[in-house]
Amino acid sequence: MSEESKLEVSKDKGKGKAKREEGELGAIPDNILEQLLKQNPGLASEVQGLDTKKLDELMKGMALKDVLTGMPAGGKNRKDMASYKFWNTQPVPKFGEDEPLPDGPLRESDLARVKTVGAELIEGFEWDTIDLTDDQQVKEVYELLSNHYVEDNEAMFRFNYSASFLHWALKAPGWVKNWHVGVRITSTKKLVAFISGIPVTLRVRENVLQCSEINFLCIHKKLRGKRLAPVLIKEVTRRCNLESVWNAIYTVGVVLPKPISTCRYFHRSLDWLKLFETGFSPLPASSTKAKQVTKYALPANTSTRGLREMEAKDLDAVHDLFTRYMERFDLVPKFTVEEIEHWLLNGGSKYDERIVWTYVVEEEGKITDFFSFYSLESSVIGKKETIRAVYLFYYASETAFSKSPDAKKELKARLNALIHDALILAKKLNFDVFNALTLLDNALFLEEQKFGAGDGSLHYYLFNWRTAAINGGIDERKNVDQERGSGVGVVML
Ligand SMILES: CCCCCCCCCCCCCC(=O)SCCNC(=O)CCNC(=O)[C@H](O)C(C)(C)COP(=O)(O)OP(=O)(O)OC[C@H]1O[C@@H](n2cnc3c(N)ncnc32)[C@H](O)[C@@H]1OP(=O)(O)O
Repeated sequence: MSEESKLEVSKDKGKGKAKREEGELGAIPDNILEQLLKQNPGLASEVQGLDTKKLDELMKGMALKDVLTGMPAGGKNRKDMASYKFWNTQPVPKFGEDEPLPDGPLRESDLARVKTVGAELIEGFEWDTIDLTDDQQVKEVYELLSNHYVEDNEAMFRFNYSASFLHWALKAPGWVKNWHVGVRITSTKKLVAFISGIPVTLRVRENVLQCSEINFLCIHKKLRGKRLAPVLIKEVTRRCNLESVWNAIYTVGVVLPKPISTCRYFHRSLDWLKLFETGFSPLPASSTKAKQVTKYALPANTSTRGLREMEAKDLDAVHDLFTRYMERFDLVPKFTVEEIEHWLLNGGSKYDERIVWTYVVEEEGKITDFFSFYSLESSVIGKKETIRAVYLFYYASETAFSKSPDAKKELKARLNALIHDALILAKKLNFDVFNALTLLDNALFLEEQKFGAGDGSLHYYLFNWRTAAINGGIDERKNVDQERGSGVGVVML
């Protein structure tokens, strides 16, 4: 995964900062300065005399930093195809192959050719299937991830997926035990690597695919750079193929061959002071702490009439609204009622710790809207503190089906009202920051609701499926693209 919040591992640390010395504006390459000023002409007067640290702060959260640190297809950060030694051998679209071919698989599926045992690991390591009905094994996965999973570029924050979160995320309806793959040290049985899949039915434009959703690929820091990741990926592929699943969806912060879409992370401060004190948010040069706190203040109460928490009795109505709303996007999960229950309700009281909150709007006995968000902490590395983040999950509104000539305006107004209430609810629940990507209809409210652009991009990939690129809700400069919006309707955890 990516991001300053959903922390991006991939960024080339040195790139944006190379050869600049403290206090020396002159040392900043001219082209970079030029781009900075082009994006923010108002900075021209302020930029005089800024030291490097301040400039860095200004750049944080701006598209420019992304230009410097990591780019999707076509960007400087991309390796040439030949150097993707592993990905070159996989059924994924290649860079440079942009001719409009029909949508379809890239490799023939043949169950008879799928190996019945995994490839041998190097001596001293062994495969294991992690049993997530056993709390002890969930704890082992938790410990591996909490120490070795995705960090930000500066190694300040690391995702801290809780054991409750892992129960919820990895035991979705139809989950397959064999798709929870671990590597252990033979002598000590210590878990040192993990990758997971869960089943999901996806619609990619007009095709419906039985896929696995791959996530939580993690290798112990001491075993990095040893080409173990390709071995894990091939093993989970084999295990999916054994269930006659030939396609997968996954999201990664790094550029691999070849993203079908790229979304950008946005962050809305709920407790700005805490975010500042933990180093998550900078103090913009033109602001003060007090101004920042005022900027992000929220009312005490929500204002949408009929808003309440979702209950089991709402399942059919929410499923129906969700299904219709999602028809408007190109890449979407096709959820059953049982899956809606799992994803929107079961992250509630079922676990030690609550993961997901879902609210509906009921007007005259009819569910007209719903929205949900899930909780995912990041640890502040080397400290006891955590950043309590929520991520916008699925939502839908009947307003999307308005026949009025002002339909888009109406949807925009409705979503702004709903998300404003979501922010208030998350604040009441004591969360520090509300994160969202530029997918779904988010482009219609991110800026208005004071979400700021993050450092990270999240690239969406499909395994063994070719389709044309899908809008990720950002333009060429990675700014929110309200006009075109996004075709991405899958929210990955
Ligand atoms: C039909 C079913 C199909 C199922 C499978 C579908 C595909 C699923 C794909 C997986 C979706 C995962 C979704 C998530 O969970 S994204 C989250 C990934 N996890 C982290 O970022 C946690 C911290 N980092 C690590 O644990 C390691 O650095 C990882 C494990 C990421 C790489 O370990 P390491 O650093 O020790 O590298 P290596 O020497 O073993 O291997 C180097 C090769 O691996 C390629 N690489 C590097 N990072 C990734 C990455 N995130 N996805 C895919 N490939 C990646 C790299 O380009 C190179 O290949 P090539 O450039 O030579 O070609």
